Amino acid sequence: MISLSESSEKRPQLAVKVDDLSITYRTTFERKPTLKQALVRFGRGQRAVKEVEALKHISFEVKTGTAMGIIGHNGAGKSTLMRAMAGILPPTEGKIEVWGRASTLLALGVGFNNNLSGRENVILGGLAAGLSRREVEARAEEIAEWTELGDFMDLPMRTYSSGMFSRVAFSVAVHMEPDILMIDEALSTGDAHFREKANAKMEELRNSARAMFLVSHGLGSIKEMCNEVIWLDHGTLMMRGEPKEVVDAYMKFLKVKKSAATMEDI
Ligand SMILES: Nc1ncnc2c1ncn2[C@@H]1O[C@H](COP(=O)(O)OP(=O)(O)OP(=O)(O)O)[C@@H](O)[C@H]1O
Repeated sequence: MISLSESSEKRPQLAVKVDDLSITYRTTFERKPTLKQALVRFGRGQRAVKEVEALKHISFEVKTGTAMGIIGHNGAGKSTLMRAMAGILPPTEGKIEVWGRASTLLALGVGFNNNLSGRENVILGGLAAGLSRREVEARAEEIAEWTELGDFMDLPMRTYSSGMFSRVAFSVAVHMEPDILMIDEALSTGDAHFREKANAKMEELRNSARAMFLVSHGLGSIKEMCNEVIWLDHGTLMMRGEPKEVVDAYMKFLKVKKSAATMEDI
C-alpha cells in the first residue's frame, strides 16, 4: 500500500520510506504456438502469462534534504521504483510512505498530447500534476518562458525535436514546486545550454524540496547532482551510499572505464 502523509510530526526527518517493496508485472501474450496448442488455446480462450519481478524486497529510508541518484543497467527496475514512489504503480508486496507531494511527471512528458501546442500542454501538464486551474493560469506564462522556445510554443508538439519536447516537460515538472522531485533521465536530453540551466534549477529545487530523486545513465551527472546513490541490479538493491563509492563499485562491476561516454562529462 502507499500512504501519503502530510503530517511531519511522526517522522519529520524522513521524506520517503520504502519497506520490503516488491513489484511484479503480469503480462499476457501469445506464445508462438504449435497448431495443436493454438487450437486447444483457441477453444479455451487461453493466453500465456509472463511475470517479470521488476523489484524484489527493496527497503530504504530517505532523509529530508537528500538528492538520491538511482543507477543500474537497462531493465534494472529504476523507473519502476520511481513510478511506485510517485504512487502511479501499486506495490505487489510491501509498503511505501511518502511525506508530501511527489511530482508525477516522471517519464518526462507522459500525458502530453502531441496534437496540442506546447503552451496548451503546459496547462494540461499542470492540471495533471494536481494544480488548480487558477494556479496553472498563474504559472503558465512563466513555464512557457522558461523553455526559451519562443514561437514554437504555439505549434503542435508533434513538430518538436526530442530535445524541445524535453524542455517543455522539464519546465512543467520543475515549476510544480513538489515536496519530492523525481526526474528520470532529464539531463541527457537537452543541449549544453539547457543542461546548465536545468542543473541550476535542480540545485535550487534541491534546497526547497524535501527530497529529489534522479534516474540517469550519466554517471557524471549523478555524482555532480546527488549526495546519495542507490544501485539496482535485476530488481535487487545492490548498494547504497556516497555517490563516488557506489558509482565506482558499479563501474567496476560492469568492467567499464571512466570515459566521456560513461561519465557523460561532455
Ligand atoms: N509495463 C510493463 N509490463 C511488463 N514488464 C515491464 C513493464 N515495465 C517494465 N517492465 C519490466 O520490468 C523490468 C524493470 O523495468 P524498468 O523500466 O523499471 O527498468 P529501468 O531500470 O528503468 O531500465 P532503463 O534503464 O532501460 O530505463 C524490466 O525487465 C522490464 O522489462
